[in-house]
Amino acid sequence: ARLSAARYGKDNVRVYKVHKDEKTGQQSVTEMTVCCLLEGEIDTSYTQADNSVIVATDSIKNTIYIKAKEHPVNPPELYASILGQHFLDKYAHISAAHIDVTVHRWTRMVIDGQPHPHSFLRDGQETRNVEATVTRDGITIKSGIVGLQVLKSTGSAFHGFVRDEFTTLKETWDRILSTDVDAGWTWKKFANVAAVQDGVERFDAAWEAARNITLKTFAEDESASVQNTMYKMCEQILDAVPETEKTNYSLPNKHYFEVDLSWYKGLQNTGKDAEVYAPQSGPNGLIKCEVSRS
Ligand SMILES: O=c1[nH]c(=O)c2nn[nH]c2[nH]1
Repeated sequence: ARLSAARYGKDNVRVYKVHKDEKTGQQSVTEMTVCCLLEGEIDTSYTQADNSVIVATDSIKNTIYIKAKEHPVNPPELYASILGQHFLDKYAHISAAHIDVTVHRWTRMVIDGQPHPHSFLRDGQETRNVEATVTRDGITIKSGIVGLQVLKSTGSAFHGFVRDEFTTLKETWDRILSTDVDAGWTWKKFANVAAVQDGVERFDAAWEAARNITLKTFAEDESASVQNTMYKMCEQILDAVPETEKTNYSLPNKHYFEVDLSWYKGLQNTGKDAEVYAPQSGPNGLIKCEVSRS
């Protein structure tokens, strides 16, 4: 037997950082969960019980906090790049750092029409995600949105699909569409941290654009299928964010089934009379795509 792949580190490292603006007294908060995994000349720790090559996962966890204190945690793409680069700079035998950052929502409260200086609410389980791989050859970054739950009560159809002896699904020109958005956009490779830092505002702008494109397209598209609607989202993100090289979506189709109540006094609740539905926990459709520049 031979070790064909290995990476290790600390997962589920929860980090909170507050920024206090001395002038305005306004405070801002960031909460994220970090996973940091290292690759390199670490094989002997697996094969020979040689712990001399191991940067302890506890030390990795400590480093995550130290770098969050010493450097900005926003945008998460920059923090992930700085954190990953640290391990290559400090440990010659480490060749790659894989940094995943999941940023949770703390949206500033608006009280009596005024943004509150230091109070926030968790308006959804949606997260902003970054997957960065830092190597001595450069930094690859994939940004994303995960867990953005959306539903439309009409404006979705699904018909013209294969009909054969396996098919029971009825065609529909008017259905509920609901999904949990998992969207990603991969940046062209950055040469180093300086290249990430240069024009760093691109990352927040891209997240804003991707989120707005997703919501607008979901709402306004007369959807012929999940497949076609998500492709339209991808096209627009590539157009809006020129420094990206590809985008990807993974969308569960969370079904809402009509409930036939006609057995009860002839109560009509199907087709155009459908109002009461049974939301399904599963099974669910799962539609994935990756769209690249032509
Ligand atoms: O949008 C959809 N795409 C599909 O592939 C599918 N299959 N069943 N329902 C579906 N809806």
